Amino acid sequence: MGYTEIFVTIILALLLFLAHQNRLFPWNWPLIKLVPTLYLKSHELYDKITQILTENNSTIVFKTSWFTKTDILVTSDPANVQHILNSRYSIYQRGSEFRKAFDFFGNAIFLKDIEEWKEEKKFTHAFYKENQFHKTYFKVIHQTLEKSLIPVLDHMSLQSQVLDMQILFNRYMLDTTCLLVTGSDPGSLRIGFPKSPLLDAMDDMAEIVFCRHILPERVWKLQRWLGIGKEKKTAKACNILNQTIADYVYEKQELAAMNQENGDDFDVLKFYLSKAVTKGSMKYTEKGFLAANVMTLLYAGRDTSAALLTWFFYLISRNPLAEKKILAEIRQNFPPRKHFLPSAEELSKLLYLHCALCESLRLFPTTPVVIREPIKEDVLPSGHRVDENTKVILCSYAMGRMPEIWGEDCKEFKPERWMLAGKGGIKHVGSNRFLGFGSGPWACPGKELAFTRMKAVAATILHNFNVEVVPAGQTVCPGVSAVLTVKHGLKAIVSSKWI
Ligand code: HEM
Repeated sequence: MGYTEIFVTIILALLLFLAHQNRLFPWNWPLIKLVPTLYLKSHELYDKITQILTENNSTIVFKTSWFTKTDILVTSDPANVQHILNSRYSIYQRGSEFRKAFDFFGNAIFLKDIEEWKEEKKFTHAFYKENQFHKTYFKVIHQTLEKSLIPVLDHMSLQSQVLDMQILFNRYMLDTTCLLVTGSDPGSLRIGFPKSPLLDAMDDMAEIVFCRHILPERVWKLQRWLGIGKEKKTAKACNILNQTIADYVYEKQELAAMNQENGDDFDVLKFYLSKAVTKGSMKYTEKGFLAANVMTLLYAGRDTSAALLTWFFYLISRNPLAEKKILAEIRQNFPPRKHFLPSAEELSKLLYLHCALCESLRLFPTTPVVIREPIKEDVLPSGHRVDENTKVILCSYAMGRMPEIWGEDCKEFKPERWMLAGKGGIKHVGSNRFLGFGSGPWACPGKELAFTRMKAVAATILHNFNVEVVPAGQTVCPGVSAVLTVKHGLKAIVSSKWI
């Protein structure tokens, strides 16, 4: 913990003590219970919230309006989730605080309120339906496995070096996403893990966003002004991010203007530019608009998948029986060939692996909370009243660990719970009970893409390498970031299966 956090903790403790003595504001036990966790044991934050929700019938209100003008309602109640994200989604928007926390994204579509979002979505989400996009997606997955991931792991295996799996996945996801979105390879996944300013800047901004969500706006704005705490990194990280993305956009615009875009390969920027021309809309060719949507895809496509794969490898290292079943399924469907790259059809046969990824997402949802702000007064199915001064937090993490939804064995890793009995398919679980990919109009459009890529990476690694998670001296727990990453990464030693 840094000096700023110690300072904030002391000030907060003092404030609470004095206020309690003088009865300045209502004594709010759940909040008091949470404060030390927020600052002292941030990795236990989600477990603490889960415990508080369990003790309070799945919904709790933190009365913070005396200080921040906003009360915070946290819920893991499926009826509330259904109500907020589906039945009455038009009054629960992402909201102004959300926009402020993500201000460095500029004009991104995911920050817009519903009407504008609906309009822009027709343009920004159109590429998901393109055949050429899916072909290039698969090509990029293979190319990065063959030219980057496998050589890096072969090298590590020969050296018997300890490897951080999370760093490996972050780099793989960054390079594939960037290739797909901009047509350029940042080359971050290479032997020796070269320094990647783009990667560092993305990580710094993800931490900053998380802190902006949990700290009152006045506090993080003050920190930014004073250049202290996490906010001190903002200016530098923002500059690197904006400059790198602006360069990608500029390069693509230049090529398009000179009519020098070669090859059949798809990339999202090229698609946006050509579609904007056919639509004749200036708005869609603006640098700011393009850059904001490139940044959205870089984040959405990289962090969530890299973090989930890391949790997956951690969970199977602790559940040897599940790992054995995954390996048997891979052996059954892949030819016994070194460095074999699976096709879409071969990947679709890996049902147990698919279930194991769903199960990892249930226990460690990489988007641990979904945040909404009501634009008018409403009453939730749980009976709680909310209004424009309430921030609503849907806690996916707690939902994944509720016995009412998943049974008494909810804390155990059991991929079987996702298997469709007898029919050999995957069980559908309603998004009001499993929020891993969100729900309602803002749900994740990249879900299927994410599964394809994660399965390709996991199966290629498990087919070619033994992965031994280093047991000694390693604490595996959630980090403090907008995405549920593994705080200190996941250290492992890999060895080739084919020597
Ligand atoms: C394990 C992988 C992934 C997980 C767990 C995940 C999860 C989510 C969740 C929970 C949301 C909704 C957030 C909210 O309602 O506020 C979301 C939105 C989004 N996701 Fe994903 N995602 C993943 C991978 C991807 C990939 C690979 C892409 C694209 C290539 C993608 C693109 C997006 C976009 C663009 C949005 C914003 C949608 C909008 O508001 O218009 N995601 N994701």
